[in-house]
Amino acid sequence: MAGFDDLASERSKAQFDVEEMKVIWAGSRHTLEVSDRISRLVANDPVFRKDTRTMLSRKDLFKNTLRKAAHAWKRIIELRLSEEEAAELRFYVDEPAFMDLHWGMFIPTIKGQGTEEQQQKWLPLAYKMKIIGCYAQTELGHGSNVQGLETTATFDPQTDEFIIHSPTLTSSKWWPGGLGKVSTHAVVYGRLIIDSKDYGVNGFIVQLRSLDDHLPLPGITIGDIGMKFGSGAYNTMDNGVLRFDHVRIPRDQMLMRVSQVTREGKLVQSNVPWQLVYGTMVYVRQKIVSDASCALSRAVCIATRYSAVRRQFGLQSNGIETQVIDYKTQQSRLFPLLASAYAFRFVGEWLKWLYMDVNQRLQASDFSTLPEAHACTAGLKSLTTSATADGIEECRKLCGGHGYLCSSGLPELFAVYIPACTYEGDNIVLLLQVARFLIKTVSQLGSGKEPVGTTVYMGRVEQLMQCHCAVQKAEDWLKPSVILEAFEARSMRMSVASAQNLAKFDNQEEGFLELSADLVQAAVAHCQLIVVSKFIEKLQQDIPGKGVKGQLEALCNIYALFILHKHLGDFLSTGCITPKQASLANAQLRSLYSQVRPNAIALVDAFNYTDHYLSSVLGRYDGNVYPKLYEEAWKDPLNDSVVPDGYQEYIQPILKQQLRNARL
Ligand SMILES: CCCCCCCCCCCCCCCCCCCCCCCCCC(=O)SCCNC(=O)CCNC(=O)[C@H](O)C(C)(C)COP(=O)(O)OP(=O)(O)OC[C@H]1O[C@@H](n2cnc3c(N)ncnc32)[C@H](O)[C@@H]1OP(=O)(O)O
Ligand SMILES: Cc1cc2nc3c(=O)[nH]c(=O)nc-3n(C[C@H](O)[C@H](O)[C@H](O)COP(=O)(O)OP(=O)(O)OC[C@H]3O[C@@H](n4cnc5c(N)ncnc54)[C@H](O)[C@@H]3O)c2cc1C
Repeated sequence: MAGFDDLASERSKAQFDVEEMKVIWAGSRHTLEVSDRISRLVANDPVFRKDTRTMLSRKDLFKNTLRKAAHAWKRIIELRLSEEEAAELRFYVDEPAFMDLHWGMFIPTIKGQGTEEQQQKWLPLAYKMKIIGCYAQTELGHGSNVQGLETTATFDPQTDEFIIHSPTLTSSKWWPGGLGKVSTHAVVYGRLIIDSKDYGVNGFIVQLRSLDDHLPLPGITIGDIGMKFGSGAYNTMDNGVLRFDHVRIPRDQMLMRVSQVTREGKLVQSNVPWQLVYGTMVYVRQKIVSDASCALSRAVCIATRYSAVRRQFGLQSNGIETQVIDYKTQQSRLFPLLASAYAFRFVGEWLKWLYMDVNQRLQASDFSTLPEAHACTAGLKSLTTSATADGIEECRKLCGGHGYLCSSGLPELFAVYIPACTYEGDNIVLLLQVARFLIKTVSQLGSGKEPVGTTVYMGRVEQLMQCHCAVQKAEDWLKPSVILEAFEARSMRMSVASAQNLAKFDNQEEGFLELSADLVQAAVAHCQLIVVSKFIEKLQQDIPGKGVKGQLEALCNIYALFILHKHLGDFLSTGCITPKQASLANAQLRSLYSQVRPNAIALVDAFNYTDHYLSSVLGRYDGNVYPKLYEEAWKDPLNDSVVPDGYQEYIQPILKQQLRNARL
């Protein structure tokens, strides 16, 4: 049978130790063990089946998600799963639900923005899920512009309460996940008003529904905002709308780590920077970067396995056609995505470390690294989610016609993933934040303030503005120092050029708007440099296992040279490389593809995904694609009857009509 033999023979060609690569991908032997165990637990539990998800009506889909969430919670308690294991369980259940916002945003917001007392009061309730919370920031009229939110929280000194109100239609909360049908509580962001004075946006804990009968509390209007893109996909989530009509909450339900309102109605600022009100977004953006590698690797795993099973043209002497993975065009589209999945994995690992470091510093009142953490999380969230969304769609095309079937797993993966380019900050808006950070860094060069962290390279501005790439032959592009210098020089020159152009404007804000398209490109260049440099740093660590390091080096070079090839205009126009060096990079890239080719299946096996998680007939581990595709088609509800419903009303009359006309 084609698929079985093809994948088995591919696996036998691997030139590296797949088991050791699994450890590298997972992050540690311990993480691999947890992930492996939990993925099997989910795969073997019938409640977590998802094969009919794209065919369910919204109501059935949502109820099924509630059932899965309740079952997941029950299993977490029964099996006494740790936080790490519970998070893995959520990952493998593979269904967006209110739990994500409760654990991923509501709880972190109380932790990050609540005082000690507030944490003591609310966190035990939230951890035991005696209350379920969501994150209600975005409104109908404003999402990106958080300072433009219109919901008001007016202090009433008579009763020691805040009055939460939606003064306009556009102030209706709109989008929060988990809000529509489930959450009992929300962190609501609104304008703090004291004595008619507006003190800007702050977070407030508001109870939305009764804990007895789940009905909305007086003054609260609440519902789901409707069907979203694709079948199944993000429709398992109850993204909601919420309006307040003068709803009163006690004063101590304003999150008061950043600023406090006293009983007398005085606003007291603590030593914490006000930007901490945006803190949850930094946390979630970091999570989203880690998740990007999961979504991309999943699509790549499907497309790679199928590309080894699928044969078209090129009949060989043994009577078999060519595996499509052997076409150079297929390789040049697929292997950069494989390399990107690994690159995003490692940059996500690093970002997790950076976030933990910033968090520890914040606990100790050291706020110095917050701006860089904001720039890195914003920029990398934007870069990785855009590339992943495009990558999933490319994987669908790499699978030809069958990729368009829901049973390939790719349409739903695409539909569920693409909002990541918008939520937690629109990707362009986030790149503009990075650009502001870069311009600020460039403007401070020479002022005695040394650039730190990911901008350290900017301290070598003079060298990077003048250096010439040393590449003379294709293999020179394999040297990490050569790649790094080219990426650093490109980013430096683009940031400096933007800063110089900006300086020509009398009004900096006007200049920023006018030059924003260039500024976004400079931000992309900086973020790509971070990804490349973190991959290179990873390779400097001790990497055990036969051939593992060699494969990772090839993937790192593919990622870097593919980006160089894609953004050749930047590298050439800034004079970082010559046209000759560009064509040498391309030649090197081709040879790297040949190096990866025999290892491609093993490199996707290293993700250690179960067939349940992949939920793709094309990506099956055993490669048994055709019989299963055939079997799958018959399961469609349309095939329940041979003659379809509607035949007598709609098909037969047409046929009869034609008959009459023909007789005339
Ligand atoms: C069934 C299964 C069951 C299983 C059960 C299992 C059970 C158990 C399970 C257990 C485990 C489950 C786990 C699940 C986890 C899941 C994860 C979560 C997934 C969530 C999904 C995601 C959902 C999506 C949620 C959302 O979507 S939520 C909404 C997000 N919304 C946005 O993202 C708005 C963007 N807009 C802005 O972020 C700003 O508005 C703007 C543009 C910056 C302008 O900001 P503005 O202040 O106007 O102006 P600037 O001047 O630019 O900034 C002013 C100054 O502040 C600075 N600064 C701006 N920012 C920041 C910032 N952050 N931080 C620091 N500084 C900042 C800036 O540098 C400047 O500094 P300076 O230069 O002054 O020094
Ligand atoms: C699936 C999903 C789940 C969500 N979950 C939540 C949630 O749980 N809680 C919550 O509070 N919110 C949630 N959101 C809302 C989300 O955070 C916002 O939609 C997001 O921040 C983008 O804001 P916006 O919709 O206002 O886009 P807009 O800002 O209106 O963007 C529209 C266009 O304008 C451009 N644009 C905007 N500003 C600028 C600028 N300054 N310069 C250049 N271009 C600009 C953008 O690039 C974009 O092309 C969710 C959204 C989605 C899609």
